[in-house]
Amino acid sequence: MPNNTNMEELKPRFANSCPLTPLGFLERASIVYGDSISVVYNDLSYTWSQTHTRCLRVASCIESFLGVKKGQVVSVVAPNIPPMYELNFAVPMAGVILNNINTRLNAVTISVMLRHSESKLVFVDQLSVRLVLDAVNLFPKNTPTPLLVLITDESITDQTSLTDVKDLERFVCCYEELVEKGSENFKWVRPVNEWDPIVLNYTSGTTSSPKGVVHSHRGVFVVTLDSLIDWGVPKQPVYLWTLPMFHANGWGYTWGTAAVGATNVCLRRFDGEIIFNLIRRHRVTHMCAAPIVLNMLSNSPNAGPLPNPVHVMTGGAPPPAAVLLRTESLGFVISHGYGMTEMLGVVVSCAWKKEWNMFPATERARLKSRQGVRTAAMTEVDVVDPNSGVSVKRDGLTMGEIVLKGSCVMLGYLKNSTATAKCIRDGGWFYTGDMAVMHPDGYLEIKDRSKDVIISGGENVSSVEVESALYSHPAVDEAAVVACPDEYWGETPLAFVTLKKGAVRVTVTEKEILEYCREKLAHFMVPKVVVFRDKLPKTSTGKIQKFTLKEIVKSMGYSSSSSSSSSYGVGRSRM
Ligand SMILES: Nc1ncnc2c1ncn2[C@@H]1O[C@H](COP(=O)(O)OP(=O)(O)OP(=O)(O)O)[C@@H](O)[C@H]1O
Repeated sequence: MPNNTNMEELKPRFANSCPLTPLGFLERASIVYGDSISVVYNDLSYTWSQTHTRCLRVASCIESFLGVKKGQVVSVVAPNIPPMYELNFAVPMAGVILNNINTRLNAVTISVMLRHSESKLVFVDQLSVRLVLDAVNLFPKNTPTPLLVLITDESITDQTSLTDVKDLERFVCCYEELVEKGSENFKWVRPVNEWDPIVLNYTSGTTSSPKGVVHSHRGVFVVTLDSLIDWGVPKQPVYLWTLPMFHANGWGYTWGTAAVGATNVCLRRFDGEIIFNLIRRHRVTHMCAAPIVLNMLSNSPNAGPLPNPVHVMTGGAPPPAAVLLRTESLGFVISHGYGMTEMLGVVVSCAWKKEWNMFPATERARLKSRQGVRTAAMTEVDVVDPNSGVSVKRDGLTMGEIVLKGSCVMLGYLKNSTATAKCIRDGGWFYTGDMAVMHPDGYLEIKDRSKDVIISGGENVSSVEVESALYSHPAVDEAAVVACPDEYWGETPLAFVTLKKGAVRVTVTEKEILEYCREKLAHFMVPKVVVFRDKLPKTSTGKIQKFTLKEIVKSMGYSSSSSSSSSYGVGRSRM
């Protein structure tokens, strides 16, 4: 055997170090699944071959016709409709950075985001025209404004949003004109370096103002494939787009569904009835949904037998065991993942063990409500004392902060090096600002966000645990527990509760709910007060806004001398 190359001389070469990027999934899908349905929306559908061509055409126009330069930012303000799916490929295929913006934000916030990102071009859904024009009108005089492209939607019955000629004159063209005009022979722009940025996503603003998170092609490639493996997504699933694509690119599944040749069932808006109808019509096999959506499904009058098992990945907020139990009893097969905008997708999940199947349903739900262990591609995950950085005991009791290491960690916050340095520490860990315990079996369980831990008489009260008890009460629809300043205890838990429709409120008194909590919780964890509300305030991504509830507590006359003590830890959310 020839023997002229030593081990140490074997180095990376061009052939094995091509920059990783998720964009290549689309080209492959057009070959493997070319004639299969890629996207379906009402009566409209495309094949993977058509989606590939449409994306190339739009990408070709972004530089040539619209003049956006490599590395600049292009925004999209649209719900889960086919152009939104396509733009997740077309924008970065043009060598520019994709910035999806939540359609539920107000004009002031969108205006701040467009200026902060220096976005050069915005694709605007026709129902967001007024919103985006108001946002652009808020730009200071003499500040350059982005070009606007209009996404029209013939399936909308009320077309009045498109009747103001003056508004329409502000748009350079319509999206479909780009599809017509563009070239399908366009050579899409591969990243020169896999660390080149691909997306800019703003956080939900649950704990502070939204921050602009930048991810690389490499990070997105890894989290996308990791998320498919972790969930066990097979080839050619039917994927229902209940999770907004503007929320961290639908946790990476915008690109992931191309890797497995899925059918993407798009929808503009949803409720329980729409979801059940689409599941039955398209025989949906997979969907992602925040716990609040699971709650909506389990309370839906349309809930009924499913035509086939529907696999649901839930995350984004702690799923109460009672909600998991109710949703699984309808036939949904739930997986539970934990992630954040700074990781793009799921990085910790409650990896299910076959042995657990023999446990009773309530025990299975309790186990599943734990966030779990790192996904295969993450390097390390730990729960540490936020001050010393030392791992907490694996006793399921000692609270610490979740820290992470791995390829999915963001490049950093745009124009905010202080915030980046606060969470990506020199020790090489990303500090999440989420407080958890580590169980003896190595599975972690979130107890709170560091800002929401309640410290009552020196004991840490997990608002998540109290909420979980409240969610198991048959009359409770939603629950959120926050700290209430207390002269003697420092803080005590205060519960905000909404009741299920039909539950007669007169018969569910505060006293009854408190008694119920006393049966389920240690004495110091039982809320001292229950406030009934018709609705709880939510962020634009559907998370309960605890800071607003804390303001309400203040306005109820509780003094706040000691409320600052509930900032536990020093991570991401303390900014
Ligand atoms: N499975 C889960 N269980 C409990 N909490 C979760 C889970 N998944 C996500 N979360 C919560 O959501 C957070 C990530 O949310 P996201 O990135 O949308 O923005 P945000 O953190 O809510 O907003 P901001 O950082 O602006 O306050 C996590 O840090 C965690 O607190």
